[in-house]
Amino acid sequence: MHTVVEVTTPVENTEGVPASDDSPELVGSGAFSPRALIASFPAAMRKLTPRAQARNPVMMIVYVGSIITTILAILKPSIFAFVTAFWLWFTVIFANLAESVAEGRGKAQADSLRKVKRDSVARVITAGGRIVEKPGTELTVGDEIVVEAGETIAGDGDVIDGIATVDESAITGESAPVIRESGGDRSSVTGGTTVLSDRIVVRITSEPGHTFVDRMIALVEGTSRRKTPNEIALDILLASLTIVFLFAVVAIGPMQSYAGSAPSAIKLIALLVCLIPTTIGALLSSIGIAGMDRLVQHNVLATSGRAVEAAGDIDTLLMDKTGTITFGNRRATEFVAAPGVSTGELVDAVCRSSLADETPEGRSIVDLCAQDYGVDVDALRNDAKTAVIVPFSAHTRMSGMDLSSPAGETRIRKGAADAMDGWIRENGGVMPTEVFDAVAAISSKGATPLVVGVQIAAPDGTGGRAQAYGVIALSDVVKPGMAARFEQLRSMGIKTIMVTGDNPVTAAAIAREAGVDDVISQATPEDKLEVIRAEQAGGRLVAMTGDGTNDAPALAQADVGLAMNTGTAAAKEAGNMVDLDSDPTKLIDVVAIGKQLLITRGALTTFSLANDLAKYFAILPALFGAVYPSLNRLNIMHLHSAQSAIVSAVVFNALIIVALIPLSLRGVKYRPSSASRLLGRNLLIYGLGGVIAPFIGIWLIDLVVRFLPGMG
Ligand SMILES: Nc1ncnc2c1ncn2[C@@H]1O[C@H](COP(=O)(O)OP(=O)(O)OP(=O)(O)O)[C@@H](O)[C@H]1O
Ligand SMILES: [K+]
Ligand SMILES: [Mg+2]
Repeated sequence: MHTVVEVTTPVENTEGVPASDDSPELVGSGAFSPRALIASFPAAMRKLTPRAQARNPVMMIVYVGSIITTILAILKPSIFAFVTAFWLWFTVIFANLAESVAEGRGKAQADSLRKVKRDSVARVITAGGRIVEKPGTELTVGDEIVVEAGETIAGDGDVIDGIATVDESAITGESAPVIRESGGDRSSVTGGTTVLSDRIVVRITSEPGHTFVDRMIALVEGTSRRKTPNEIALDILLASLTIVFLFAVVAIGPMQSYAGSAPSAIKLIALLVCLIPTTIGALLSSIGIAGMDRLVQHNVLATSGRAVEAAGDIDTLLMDKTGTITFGNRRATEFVAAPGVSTGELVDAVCRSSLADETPEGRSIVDLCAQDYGVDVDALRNDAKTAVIVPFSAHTRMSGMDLSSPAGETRIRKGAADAMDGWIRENGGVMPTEVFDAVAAISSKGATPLVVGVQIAAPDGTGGRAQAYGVIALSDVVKPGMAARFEQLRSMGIKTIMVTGDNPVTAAAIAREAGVDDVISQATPEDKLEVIRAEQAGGRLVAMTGDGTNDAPALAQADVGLAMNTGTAAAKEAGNMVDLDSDPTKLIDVVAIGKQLLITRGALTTFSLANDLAKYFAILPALFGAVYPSLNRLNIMHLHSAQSAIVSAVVFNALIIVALIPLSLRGVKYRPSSASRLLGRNLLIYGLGGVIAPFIGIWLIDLVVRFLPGMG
């Protein structure tokens, strides 16, 4: 048993380096500016249609109230009637404004993405092998296009031939070029990116109009936004409260006329608008849009708002190893021969086992054979012309080929040690302990061992005994900064599990270096899926990050499926988020943004309800003091008159929406802390604040409003 040699060092790779907080260019205007309010005004006015308003039950009531009040004001004009109608309309417009401002923040970004989509011409390979030109907008799924250095890739797809460096800055904002190659988990390319070197053949995976960039544009513009289940639940709650208040206010009319004073429809409408939860009703959708937008600013594209909310409550994070925790740039670095096998025999078998292996690992093995052992690859290829190729599969975790010769069939395989152990046993052989030792030695360094086995036909034509020839070491590098970031996840109460197809020793070595909590090794795609199902069955919310086609089922099953942008098209399709920086620990930011979204919504709901209740007590004495004198004792603000109290309350109710737009967009500050502590703190700030604010606000507004004519 001896080490043949150690060669190539792992190639430097710029992908997957954890992004710093001050993220790339693709960031929209993050901060809120008062100018945005004015700029969004026309869009807010366009939302004044019954159809647009019907999406929001609470604001629909205000909309109808505004119309009725306006008609009443025209029929029986008074300053009070007109001022009230005017401010009711402002309430509706301010609510629209909140949504428009949130939507407007993606506009600039959508415009820059549209530039990425500029016309391009693709060179399509026809069935006959000729090359014809076709506009990029007419590419369909399955088209195979050739792209060479300097050209823009005309559509999304998987590289099926070649390797190239690609400038993805148009999409990711990251200027360092990335490597895209056929066969492995780094095969997907995005339309609009540019090939910098070499030539690749790309098989198109998306229909025109449904490309990655199209989806990004729809996302940042909010056109594809649908209400999340949580939002719908809150909508129903708010609508129910609205109905309760509606009945309460309608009942006031007869009560008041019983007490001998005629009810005024305008006053009742104004009272109703003040009581129903207009603040949260107005801000609900902008909170959701802002959450998605914040993710985009972190270079994460979420296709579902539901996933963003789920991220706020994640308990478990599953990650695959290669390409997620490590750079995924696995290269052959070492061959170790089994006892009794010469270097020449080993290298020959190793090279043959990988001739038809189109994975990056397979190609790196052939490269090492050619460069360091002078193997004549072309001659071997010629030899293998009639061979039956056994492609790598994540299920068997083996690859190889069957060569036939007059003497019989020779089968060559390489793969994970346990899989190869099984194959050798099945075929009458035994794996020597020295090979197991070599596997253990390679694994303990965190490298991936592949055992090579050969079965040469016996003279009698039967299969012959399979024999282990040796071990290949595939080296990979853990992305920097993982351990500290996983520690942070731990402090957020999230358990990290690495699930890998690799062997337990390699898995444990990488897990130790990366600092994950738990490891599951030798996992098939189904196993990954099962782990997630089991966690979910235990009532936990699960996030999965991965990059491979074999991760796709798990990415689809997870509550949050964060695909690496470096990964395959299948992985990116299956997940509900894509991280353009291919950094699995980005989940920390995703969780924080999800939590912030939930907290902001909770805080503003608390504020809104407290506010409405306080408004009720603030204006009640002024309204009914004349009818029920005992109420006057509650009249602590000494509002000028019933009219001025009503107008002041309506004005306050409208202005508070505008005042809270920045908070709804920026979000309530989130610091890692226990859920109950957060809840307590927010109840105090937003509950108490919601009670006090109307008293001060209405009192101040009344000081001005009382000077209007007709305020009694
Ligand atoms: N080209 C190949 N030929 C033969 N065996 C391979 C090849 N590539 C990988 N293997 C073996 O199959 C195992 C599973 O590989 P796969 O890429 O499916 O892992 P995975 O589940 O994606 O895990 P991870 O990405 O976390 O390493 C590898 O650990 C390796 O032992
Ligand atoms: K209200
Ligand atoms: Mg993988």
